[in-house]
Amino acid sequence: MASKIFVRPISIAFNAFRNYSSSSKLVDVSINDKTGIATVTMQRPPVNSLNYELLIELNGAFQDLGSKKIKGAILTSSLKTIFSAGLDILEMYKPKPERANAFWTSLQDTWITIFNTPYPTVAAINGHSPAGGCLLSLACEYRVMVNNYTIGLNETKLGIVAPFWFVASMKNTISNRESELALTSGRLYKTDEAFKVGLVDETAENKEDALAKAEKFFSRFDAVNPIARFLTKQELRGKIVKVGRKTFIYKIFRKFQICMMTRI
Ligand SMILES: CCCCCCCCCCC/C=C/C(=O)SCCNC(=O)CCNC(=O)[C@H](O)C(C)(C)COP(=O)(O)OP(=O)(O)OC[C@H]1O[C@@H](n2cnc3c(N)ncnc32)[C@H](O)[C@@H]1OP(=O)(O)O
Repeated sequence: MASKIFVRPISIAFNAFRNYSSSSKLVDVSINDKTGIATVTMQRPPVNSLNYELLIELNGAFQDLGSKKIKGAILTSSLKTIFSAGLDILEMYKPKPERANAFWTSLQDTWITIFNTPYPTVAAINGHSPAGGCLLSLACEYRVMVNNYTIGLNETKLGIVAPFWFVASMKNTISNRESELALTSGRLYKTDEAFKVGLVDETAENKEDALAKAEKFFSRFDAVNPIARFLTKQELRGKIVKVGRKTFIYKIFRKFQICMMTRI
């Protein structure tokens, strides 16, 4: 793992990004050749629910960007009122064990990839963002959210338990106290409420405004060494990833989830 971590920021310095654009069915990736900013757009109507295929494409998109010389990446949605509705409920309904295992692995891998990118990331949250949608935005370094939508980890309201790396992601963003209040009650915050507790960093009038504010965030790093920046990010986030990725508890938890899912 360590070699991967140290090789990436060096390799990106030798790769050009000019005129890059790629669009698969579920995720569109474009890089602005003037600004060097990549935009990763989820496009799985009606609600960008996270199924295995979308997660695989998302993970691939963010991984590929690691080999390009980009200034930063924005995660957003092509849908008018939804960022992401979270995990696809159908993935959790009577799945085959192999599919369930692949699904949970893809979810965790995608979270780790986005949480760990060598380049800066912003979620431009242009619609509702419950549960797994909120998790994706928490994996980014900065969140700009359009007014009058909702965001949060509402799992308890659905009668399910957020995995501890969902909780850790929330605690990495807002206080332990606020996380406890939010998670135990399954609270969905409106944009302005989310801003007040620091769950989102900025609010926006509309998607264009959100994208503009997201782009501005990257200029904070204009005078910062990208390798020093990435190693500092790892210093801050590494322990959370280690807990999420490696522990015995995680493996047990996943077995428990799959077991629960296959029995419903
Ligand atoms: C199952 C138990 C297993 C136990 C094992 C442990 C599990 C651990 C769980 C780990 C953590 C879970 C994380 C999650 O992300 S769970 C998913 C949580 N998501 C939600 O609560 C969001 C639900 N959706 C909504 O609130 C609204 O749909 C939304 C605000 C997003 C949009 O509202 P809108 O009014 O615009 O649209 P509709 O509600 O009419 O929806 C349109 C169609 O989309 C379908 N839909 C919505 N959400 C989902 C989803 N998450 N997965 C799949 N499909 C979804 C909805 O049914 C509509 O479909 P139809 O048009 O066909 O009716």
